Amino acid sequence: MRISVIGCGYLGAVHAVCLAKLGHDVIGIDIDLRKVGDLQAARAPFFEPGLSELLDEVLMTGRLKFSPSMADAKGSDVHFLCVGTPQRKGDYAADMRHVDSAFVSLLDFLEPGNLIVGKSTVPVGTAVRLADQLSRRYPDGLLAWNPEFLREGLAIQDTLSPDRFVYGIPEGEDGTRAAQLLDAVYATPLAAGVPRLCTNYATAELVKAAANSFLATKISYINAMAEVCEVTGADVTLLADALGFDERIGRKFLNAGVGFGGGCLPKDIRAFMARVGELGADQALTFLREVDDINVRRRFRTVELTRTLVGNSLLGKRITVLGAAFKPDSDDVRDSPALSIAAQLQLQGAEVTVTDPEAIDGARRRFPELVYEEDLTGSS
Ligand SMILES: NC(=O)C1=CN([C@@H]2O[C@H](COP(=O)(O)OP(=O)(O)OC[C@H]3O[C@@H](n4cnc5c(N)ncnc54)[C@H](O)[C@@H]3O)[C@@H](O)[C@H]2O)C=CC1
Ligand SMILES: O=C(O)[C@H]1O[C@H](OP(=O)(O)OP(=O)(O)OC[C@H]2O[C@@H](n3ccc(=O)[nH]c3=O)[C@H](O)[C@@H]2O)[C@H](O)[C@@H](O)[C@@H]1O
Repeated sequence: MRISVIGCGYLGAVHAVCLAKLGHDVIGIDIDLRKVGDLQAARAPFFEPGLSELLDEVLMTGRLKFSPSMADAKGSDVHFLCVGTPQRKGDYAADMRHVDSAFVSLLDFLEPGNLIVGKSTVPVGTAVRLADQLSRRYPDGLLAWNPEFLREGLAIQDTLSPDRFVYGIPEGEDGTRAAQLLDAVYATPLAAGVPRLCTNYATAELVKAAANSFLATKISYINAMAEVCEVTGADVTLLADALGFDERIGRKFLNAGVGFGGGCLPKDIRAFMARVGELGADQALTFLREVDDINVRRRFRTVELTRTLVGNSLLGKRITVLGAAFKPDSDDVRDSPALSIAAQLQLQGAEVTVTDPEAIDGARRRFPELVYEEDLTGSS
């Protein structure tokens, strides 16, 4: 199939490369000229294990191209929207400007029967709104919402072999046609047994918000237990191990620590609260405020513990922070707990050095006031 992928960031670049690996003809489009240049030159614009190699492999087949121009989406049968939905400045809601502007500019290049597929994480109600806009311009235009569940660091494996596909589709004939097109896109993983669920738009959008909220809640739950362990002398790791043997609970996402960060869980739980508040059901999600608060407390607690460990004053203490990214196997420093802790330590007078195998450039752009070392030689 001929496919366009609009937005080639952490999600879209991997999606484009993987769809080409599955045998499709793919054009990746991004307004960021540096990203497009890198991708065209077979350089992954960010660190993701296996991405450079796969990019190189599929570019050689000629099935994958990149462009800064939306006009190059013309001629594709299916268009995936993979642009960012960051937290809006000054409040909790999702900033929908990128989705809206990419969608509007794509409309100029659609052809009859084309399918637009939303992959970005969006507030519930977005797909209905965009479908309405689409139908006013193209009565036979199709729109589906197919949320993405990949984890950075495991993005290729999660894209080629996800736990499930969710298709948010309209009722009737249009829904059937949209599902058929998506089935053709994902024919290989579907044939390998990946389950697929067809839902209405709202359910598909909510599956994504609910999944990330559940994961965030699990992490904050164990971090709350860590607070209790601290005052009781219990061991939170053994507690998590013991809980994890219960199959109803499971051990995954029960690692206590500095809390969750990244470009998704923190902003997604906030956007979920904001959207549900707009819909008048804010009480349903008040627990997510606590999940967020517990998470933010971890960063302060880490600073406090460090201060206690070094004799109750951070002034002039030399501290190395190992890892700037929000998690291993990624260079993503968006809302990184490590960097926020490093910055707080420095503010309280410590001489902080940060090191990371992949994330130093991004970290330096966000926190230029911190000191960075490529390796540990010279630090203590
Ligand atoms: N990063 C991840 O692991 C996952 C992200 N998501 C969701 O996917 C969406 C994208 O996230 P990321 O890839 O992390 O963001 P990102 O910020 O890395 O990438 C977004 C890309 O879209 C491009 N863009 C913005 N406006 C555009 C336009 N009008 N036309 C073409 N390109 C445009 C930007 O230049 C950027 O390269 C978000 O909604 C996120 O919540 C969902 C699952 C996993
Ligand atoms: O919507 C998204 O973008 C993605 O968000 C998360 O993926 P990701 O942010 O890449 O990373 P995770 O592995 O979920 O880790 C998130 C954060 O939680 C932390 N974490 C994770 C697990 C744990 O037990 N404890 C813990 O503190 C990690 O260190 C990291 O800071 C979800 O796991 C993906 O399913 C989802 O697609």
